[in-house]
Amino acid sequence: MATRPPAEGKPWELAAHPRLAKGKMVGVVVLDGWGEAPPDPFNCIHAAGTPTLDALKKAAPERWRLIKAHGTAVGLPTDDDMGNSEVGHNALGAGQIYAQGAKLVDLALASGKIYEGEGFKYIRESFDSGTLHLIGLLSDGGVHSRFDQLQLLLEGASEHGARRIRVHVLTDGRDVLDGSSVRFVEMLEEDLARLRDKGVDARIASGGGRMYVTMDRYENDWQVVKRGWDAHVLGEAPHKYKNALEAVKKLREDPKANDQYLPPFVIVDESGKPVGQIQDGDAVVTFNFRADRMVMLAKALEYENFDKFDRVRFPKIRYAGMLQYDGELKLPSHYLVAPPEIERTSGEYLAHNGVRIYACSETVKFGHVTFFWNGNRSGYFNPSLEKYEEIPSDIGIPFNVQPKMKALEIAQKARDAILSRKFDQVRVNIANGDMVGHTGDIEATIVGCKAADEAVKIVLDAIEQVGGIFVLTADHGNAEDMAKRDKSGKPLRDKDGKVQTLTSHTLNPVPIAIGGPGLAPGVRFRTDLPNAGLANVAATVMNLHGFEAPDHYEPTLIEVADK
Ligand SMILES: O=C(O)[C@H](O)COP(=O)(O)O
Ligand SMILES: [Mn+2]
Ligand SMILES: [Mn+2]
Repeated sequence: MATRPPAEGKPWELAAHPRLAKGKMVGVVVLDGWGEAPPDPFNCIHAAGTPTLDALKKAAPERWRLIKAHGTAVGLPTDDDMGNSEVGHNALGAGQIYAQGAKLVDLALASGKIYEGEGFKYIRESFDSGTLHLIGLLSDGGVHSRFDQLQLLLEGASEHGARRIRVHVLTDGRDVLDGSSVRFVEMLEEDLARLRDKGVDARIASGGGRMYVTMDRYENDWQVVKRGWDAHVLGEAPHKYKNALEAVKKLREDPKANDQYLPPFVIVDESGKPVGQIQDGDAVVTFNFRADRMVMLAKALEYENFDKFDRVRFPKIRYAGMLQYDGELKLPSHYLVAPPEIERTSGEYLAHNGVRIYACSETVKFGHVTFFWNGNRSGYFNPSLEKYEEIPSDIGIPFNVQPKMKALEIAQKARDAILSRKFDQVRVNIANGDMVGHTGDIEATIVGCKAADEAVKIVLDAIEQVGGIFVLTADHGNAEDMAKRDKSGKPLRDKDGKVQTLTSHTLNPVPIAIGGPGLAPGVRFRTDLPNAGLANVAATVMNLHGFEAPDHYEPTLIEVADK
């Protein structure tokens, strides 16, 4: 993997591009969860019909191509790892490929360095008299967490002195198949039984479905985190069970239940007392490596002053994240593995070069085009040049109920920003392919994809009016394949003959298209970069703003042919 060192000490000034003019308005549209796959009834993008996007491909084949959005191309451990929003937007914005959280945690666990770091030493202080609590997503999706990393951490923590361990499990069904929670809980129970054989008092203490309990993001709905707090910290939940396997199986009996939305539960002993409330003197580790869905819980666990919900009790704990989730906020202040230091992102370069930037999405993706885009940094590089606007997402309903989401509102905001001529770059994320795709509802995903295509049209029409340029791409696949498949590509069926729904992202490449009246004649995609990926987009966008990209960036996708 071409992990490049940060270009410390390099100037911020970008050289002028020899052939491309400055001052064109560049619209950057990221379609979230929008990969390329053959036509098929489970390809919701194809089924939706996307006239705007289809026209781009047809009209200018030299300005349309596919790029990689998964695996080592975006800094993940292997090419079997599907892409995700964090690594995708990091690569799009940074123009460089960094070893990402998943990989850094693998390395720290394999070398044992994780146990020598400040974060582990800090929590270890509690092991003699307190309990070690591990909270996170029970999954091998590799997006937020990985089960094998949890297994290694359990083993390592017990070898390094943890005598009492409680695991608080969030069931997935979003990055992995729905229903797999049962198997993950079974496997975890086997591991915990092995630890008990070795004299460690280790148990699952609480849990719930990730989308309903604990793992909200971008402050969309604090009630989600509150449910988690009540279950994990206070030991309070509407459902109480003697063990987690029973909990997950029973809660899934409701015909409407799924792993993503399981209600919160608490494990209790014979006398009905919770087995693992978080108490003064305990240690807590949130074992997700990915930031967005852990930041809110981290705030609740760490901040003395906190007014998002009534915590009832704020135990004095030693808390560490698997990673530091927000480098600007230094949150959490203790962590087991240092996060990738994503430096010299395109947003920072462009801000130094006077480019005025507008970024917008709805809440559930707002941090993607701001925080992730800017290398996991909150806030502006230069507030006088940048404006970030968030459109509140619908809360409390699954996105298959409102599959159009805020696509049109985002597009209208982008249109207004473009027509205002106050910005040189207008950047948006349109969420439907991904957020509706994760529900596994094919009909709704088709509606969502149609809405995304309509939103793109609004943005392109505005770009047309101001003589601008567009760059349209995606961060990873999702909606283009909603079926779990065998190696030959045939959909897999369950025991009742029903095709197994794929709610997760995919390994597929994503399209990128450029165009618009401001694009100089002769600009086309190079043909010498067949393996290009998302990290090549930043240099491309810089060129379209009239600048050469820095040397340490992945190469631009475009060239200017003499015509
Ligand atoms: O957090 C999520 O919603 C999923 O695990 C991954 O989706 P995203 O990477 O598109 O956010
Ligand atoms: Mn995404
Ligand atoms: Mn997603």
